Amino acid sequence: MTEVVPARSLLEIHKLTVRFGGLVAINELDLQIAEGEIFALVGPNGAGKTTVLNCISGLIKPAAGNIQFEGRELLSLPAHKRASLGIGRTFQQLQLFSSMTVLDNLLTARHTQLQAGILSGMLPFGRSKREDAHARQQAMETLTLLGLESYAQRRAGSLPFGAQKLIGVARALVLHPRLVLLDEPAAGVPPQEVQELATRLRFWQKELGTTLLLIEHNMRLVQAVADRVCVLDYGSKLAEGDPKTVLSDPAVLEAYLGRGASKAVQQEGVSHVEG
Ligand SMILES: Nc1ncnc2c1ncn2[C@@H]1O[C@H](COP(=O)(O)OP(=O)(O)OP(=O)(O)O)[C@@H](O)[C@H]1O
Repeated sequence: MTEVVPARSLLEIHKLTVRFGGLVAINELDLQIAEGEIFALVGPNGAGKTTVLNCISGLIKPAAGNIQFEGRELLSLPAHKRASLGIGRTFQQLQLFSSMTVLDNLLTARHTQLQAGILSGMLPFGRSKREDAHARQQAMETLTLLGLESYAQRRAGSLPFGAQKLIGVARALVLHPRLVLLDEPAAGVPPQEVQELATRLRFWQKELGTTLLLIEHNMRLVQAVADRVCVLDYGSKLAEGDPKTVLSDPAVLEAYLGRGASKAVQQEGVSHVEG
């Protein structure tokens, strides 16, 4: 396995180990993610992908190892502190407020970071009014960059599922985090819209230099956006490198599909795998 180690790491994971009772969900995992790259974490169901994201965002405390963001140790910090350092995320399940407009959904992402206190929020002219105007402008700019501006005043719950997933991504991006963790952004998105999602993510990364770490089962999306991919299996790294090489590695196909199926897929190419 040839491993290309990025020159300047934004995120470094070192010997991360997570146990749930007797189960070792993550086993001494090392990962380095470079500033500005799109990195995909793939692997069969139960391989440990979401657990890695949860360790980074602070929802799970690992048994051992460390995680550094821009050289700063993350594991001693609570989740909200990590968010304020510039780590955003989405979840597998939609977490939108369905009765609110798309624009208001994006504005809720800001609440945790607004500087204004309760009192200044009640004043008609003050910092909070300015902040509100700025937040609206930034939310509209985010929607525009992602090609979603026509949805701004629509009720989130009234949109097709694929569009709602994109709004979820927009919500994670609106504060311009340095690192965004995307948990299966293509899940439930109609196949014909996956390429559009890939184009939008690439465009965003190119315009703003955001580093993206995504978990994904949809290999079309992975192949279209990822600079590098890491395959997890039973909590350990099975392969890492450029998507084309890694996703045609017989050991990777076998982990997903079993020995017989992997031969057939090798001949035809793999596009979507459910573990
Ligand atoms: N809170 C928990 N308590 C106990 N076991 C857990 C918990 N969270 C995850 N696990 C177990 O840890 C392992 C890794 O789970 P994880 O959700 O990280 O896998 P995954 O690769 O994200 O899977 P999927 O692709 O299905 O989302 C699985 O065996 C899972 O059952």
